[in-house]
Order: sequence, then structure tokens, then C-alpha cells
Amino acid sequence: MTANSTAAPARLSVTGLAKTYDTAKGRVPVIADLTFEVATAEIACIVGPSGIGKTTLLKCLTGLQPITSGSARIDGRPIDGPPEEMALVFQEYTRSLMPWLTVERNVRLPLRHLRLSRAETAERVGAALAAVGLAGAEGKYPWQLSGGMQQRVAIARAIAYRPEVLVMDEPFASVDAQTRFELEDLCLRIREEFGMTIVIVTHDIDEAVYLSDRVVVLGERPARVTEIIDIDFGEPRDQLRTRALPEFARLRTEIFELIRKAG
Ligand SMILES: Nc1ncnc2c1ncn2[C@@H]1O[C@H](COP(=O)(O)OP(=O)(O)OP(=O)(O)O)[C@@H](O)[C@H]1O
Repeated sequence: MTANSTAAPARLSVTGLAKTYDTAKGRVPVIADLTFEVATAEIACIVGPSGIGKTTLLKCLTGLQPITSGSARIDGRPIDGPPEEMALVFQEYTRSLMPWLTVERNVRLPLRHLRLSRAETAERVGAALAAVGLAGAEGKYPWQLSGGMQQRVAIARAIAYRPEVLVMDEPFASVDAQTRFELEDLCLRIREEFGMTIVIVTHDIDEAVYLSDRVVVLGERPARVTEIIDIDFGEPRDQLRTRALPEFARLRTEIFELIRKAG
């Protein structure tokens, strides 16, 4: 955890965040009290039992849901609506891509707001598609692509926008194991290449250990931070070598136990 009040503000800081939904049946407290920070160019994974409030937390971080109390800040500024410097990738790529637009136009869509030159737009779209291994697929439509390829397009769209913070909600849950490994390594590369800060909700403990600089484990209902676990495998990480390290197994067991107790 990078944290102290005299240093520059963390890229993302969550302080005493609480969230209660107002429903027809009354108020439903989902998040009681969360505090954690994510520094620039770090990858943080949020894990916890099903229904603990992980997606709710992401909605608060991305300004899609108002926070009930406490705060979420980006570079010290309170988040009270979708911040321009953030991009969000959902698990359900089928709902996030426009089926009537080509891959190229899907990736270009959010860039409209940035008022870039044509050349820069083309450069960013090309580089993002190349980064996800989809160079040459510009003219295809989402429905002509496999699920894994569609999710790559959704990620390319986020990369082309070059957000300072990339937030992803179970982004690889619906792709096959091989694609999942490739997309995880893509995350590590874009963090390296663009200095992006990445926050990922995942149910996959191994994925959290492999990708993260820190894992935020949520527990209790309404949710609190059970534990923040720093991970230091250094770079580069490798799907076979890193996952075979004794320290990897130790961290997996520790996080598994924490989630089991929290559930
Ligand atoms: N808009 C809403 N209004 C009322 N309650 C909601 C709303 N969205 C989510 N909830 C409730 O908040 C709780 C946490 O849901 P959330 O989707 O954030 O959990 P999660 O940890 O992401 O779940 P999962 O691991 O199953 O994806 C659940 O009980 C859910 O029913």
C-alpha cells in the first residue's frame, strides 16, 4: 500500500467508502467501510465472496453509482461522475460492443471526445488493435468474431482511449483458458507500455495473484476490507514460471482461506 498524507495523492484512493442502495423494500447496505489506495501503474485486484459488493465498488469508483459516505478520489479529486481519465471494461462484451459498427469504428467510438487529429486517431486504433492481436480485423463486425476476440476488441477500445485508470469487471470470465492467459499478459504489457493503473474484479484467485501488485480482499456483509496483500514477483511475469513459484502457492492459499472465511 502506498500511503501517507505527505506524499503526492495516490492515483486512486478510496477512504471510508460506504454504499447503501435505496430499494422499494428499503435501504440495503452493501458496502460498510472500504479504504485502500492504488498507485500509478499498479495493478490491483479486488476479490471476495460472491455478492459481497465488488461490482458495486467498481460502479462507485467509475462514478456510475453515487457513494453514500466516504470518498473515492482520482489524483486527489473526488469522483462524483464518470471521470474522463478512466475507462471501464465489463465482463459482458456482447453488450458493450455495437454490433452494427465495424471493429475499427467500435474502437474509435470513445475517441470522439478527445478531439484528436485523424492521423492520431488512426494511429491509436491501429496500435490498440495490434496490442490485442487483432491487426487486420478492422473491417469485421463483432458478430463475425469469437467471444475471446470480441473481448479483445472491448479491451482495445479501452486502450485506444489511453485512460490513466483502466477498471475491469471480471473481464476474462467468459473466455477460454488460453485466451485468458493471453489477455492477462496483455494487461501486464499495457501497464508497462502506457503506465496505466489497472483495477480488476476477479473471481479467479490465481489470476489475482498472477496479475496484482496488491490484492484487496473484501469480506463481511456489508463489506469491509478483510486484508490487503502486497505481491512482489517483479517483472516480467510468466504464466508457467511465475505460477510454479512456491510463493505463488503460498499467496493463493492465503487468499483462498481469507475468502472462505469471509464467505
Ligand atoms: N442497483 C441495485 N439495487 C439494489 N441492490 C443492488 C443493486 N446492485 C446490486 N445490489 C445488491 O448488492 C449486493 C452486492 O452486489 P454486487 O453485484 O456488487 O456483488 P459482487 O460481489 O460483484 O457479486 P458477484 O461476485 O456475484 O458478481 C447484492 O446483494 C446485490 O443484490
